[in-house]
Amino acid sequence: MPNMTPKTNGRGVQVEDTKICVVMVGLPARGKSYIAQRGNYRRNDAPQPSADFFDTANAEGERRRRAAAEAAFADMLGWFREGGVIGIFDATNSTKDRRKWVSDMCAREGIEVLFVESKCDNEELIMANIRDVKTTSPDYQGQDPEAAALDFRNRIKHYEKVYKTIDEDGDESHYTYLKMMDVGSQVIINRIQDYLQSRVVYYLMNLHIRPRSVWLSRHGESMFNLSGRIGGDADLSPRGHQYASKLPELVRQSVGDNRPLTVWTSTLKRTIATARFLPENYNQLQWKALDELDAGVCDGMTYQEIKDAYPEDFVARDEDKYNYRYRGGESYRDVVIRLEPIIMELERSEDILIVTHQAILRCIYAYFMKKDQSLSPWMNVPLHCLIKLTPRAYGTDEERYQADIPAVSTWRGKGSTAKHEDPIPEANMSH
Ligand SMILES: O=P(O)(O)OC[C@H]1O[C@@](CO)(OP(=O)(O)O)[C@@H](O)[C@@H]1O
Repeated sequence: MPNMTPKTNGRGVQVEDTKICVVMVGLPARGKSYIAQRGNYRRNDAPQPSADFFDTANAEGERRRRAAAEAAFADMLGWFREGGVIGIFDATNSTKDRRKWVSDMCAREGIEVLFVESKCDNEELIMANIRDVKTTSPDYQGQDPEAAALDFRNRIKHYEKVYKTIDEDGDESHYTYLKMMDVGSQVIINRIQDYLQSRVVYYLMNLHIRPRSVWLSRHGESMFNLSGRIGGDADLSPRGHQYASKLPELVRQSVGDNRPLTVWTSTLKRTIATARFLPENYNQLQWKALDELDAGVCDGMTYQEIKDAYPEDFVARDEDKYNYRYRGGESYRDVVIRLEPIIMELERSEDILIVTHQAILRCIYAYFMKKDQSLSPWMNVPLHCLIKLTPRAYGTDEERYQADIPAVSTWRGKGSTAKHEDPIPEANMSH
């Protein structure tokens, strides 16, 4: 008889029911938005507010900030009710009152609160953050960078008047929190109580805000790509080999000469062969976790063969491609879970080039571009194209470098079995 006892976190709450609101705390220019990369409710309401808006003595500013916080919060509650598990509330939340308000509101809804405070008194780091990040913020779009930096310094002064760090010994000592000093040089964690909270803390401790980019490429066209077969461990096609020879030049164009990269491939021949001409001073690492989605019994088949042999599976996969698990294989959801160590390592690392597979790149791309993972299985990630992603505080910048070497399209539309089709236009594919 299977064990039907629900899993609990030791406090009688089913683990599956755990919902966490991550509440950012800290003065502006401490990297909070970089960490959270979420929440622009206040920005919707006051698209380009001046420093006055943040003046705590300005009653109208305070009213609008409060209204924006409430709107953001209400929206987040709606999202939790629809099944969301982790929400991020990105604001300064710099007073005890505001934190108590969030804490009480969440308690009422059965949502756990994890405060994440980013403390930084290092003037150099603060100024670097203002220059690098804030002048590219939507608040300052189209404004003179010097004026923007000045306005921002004034904005911080308003917050400094009321800012209170989380009180470790007094009436906030019961909160669950993570306090980061000077961008992670010291970290205090308090009352981390369950599995999900510990995963979030682990993730946050891996984040850094040093500038870096991640380059993504599929392997060169493979013999299986040519014949429309999925999975397998095929060699590169002649055009795939051409791409491998061209990749060092594409990378040099994008990265420059003096910036060594670390290269990650899967353990499959087609990715290793694609990376083989990259400079010798690039460290190369093979990850099993980067291997292509396991198609189980369908490995090595064409889509037409799958449709003939497993018609119901073929339809079921198109109906819910994210959750459909191949017989004896994997679903996209499984892939996202197995990519967790890759994502953690990516967050800890600086410049990395990843040469991997269509399904894997869809998941990694969706992670960085904040796309809905459940839609990622339908994205078009073309062959013979290098993608550069640069995470910033307000989103991720993307550049693409085409190798100009023809390749088949492996993108397949819903219901179709065709192996080469025109992909849907870029604008529609990635959300
Ligand atoms: O999830 P779908 O859209 O079927 O795409 C995944 C497929 O992409 C392919 C190509 O069709 O990746 P890859 O080029 O790495 O071989 C298949 O091996 C893999 O099964």
